[in-house]
Amino acid sequence: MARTIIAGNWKMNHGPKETQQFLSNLSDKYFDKPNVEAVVCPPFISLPIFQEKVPKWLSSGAQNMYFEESGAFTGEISPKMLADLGVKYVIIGHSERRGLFNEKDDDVNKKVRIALKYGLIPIICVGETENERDNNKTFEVVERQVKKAICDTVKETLKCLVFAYEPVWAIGTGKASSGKDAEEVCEKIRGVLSSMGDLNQANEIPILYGGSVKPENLEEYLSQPNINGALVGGKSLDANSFSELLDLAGGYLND
Ligand SMILES: O=C(CO)COP(=O)(O)O
Repeated sequence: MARTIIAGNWKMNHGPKETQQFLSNLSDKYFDKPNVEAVVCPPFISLPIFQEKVPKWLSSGAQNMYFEESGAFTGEISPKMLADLGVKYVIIGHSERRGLFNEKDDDVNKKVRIALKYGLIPIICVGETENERDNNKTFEVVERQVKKAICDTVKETLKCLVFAYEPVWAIGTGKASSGKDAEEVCEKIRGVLSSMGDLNQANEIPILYGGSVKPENLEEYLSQPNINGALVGGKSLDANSFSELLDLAGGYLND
């Protein structure tokens, strides 16, 4: 059974000062639920202060990185730099990177492979646009994205991956997917993973749902057999709502 993860993606929010504020607000809310892993992915510039002040129970992630180790790539951050800083996770292929920065499946694949080389755990984002959903292309799109993201990775590394199913139309819109619809797609993702590795390995891979997750709808996702947590944007920015999500996940799993 895959572990449960509640991960916050801050996107382009919270510089170093706000990051410090977030962590000091959070420190009064000690969260100790061994069954839920809590992760926050701040912007690059806030990662050093985050690493310095983060409580032991919270893990860090980056929101992106480049697929080369070093060199003349002005403005980019390498996997080695993230690993040196002690960052644990890296979000790869978020739909905002794909849509706004023209990131292709092939770039996603290169990033996944080099992240694994440096011991970073990729959180690979997949998901269809509204137009693709309306044209019944959801499964086809998601299957392609999953397969391309991990092609040429060794079978043994499958267990080091995390996936996030984030339907593009549900991100930041308040129009969350229903638990049932998200489950169907996550089940499909697990099926694809199982066909590329084996069922046992596929069952160990956390598959998160992302898109307008909030305390009021979290349980709808956690109660699905193939959804192992959430990748949260807006509601991860505030220490209160983020802790509320963690408490709900911890409480739900303990019941
Ligand atoms: O894109 C997301 C997380 O990566 C989801 O964002 P929201 O939770 O703000 O919809």
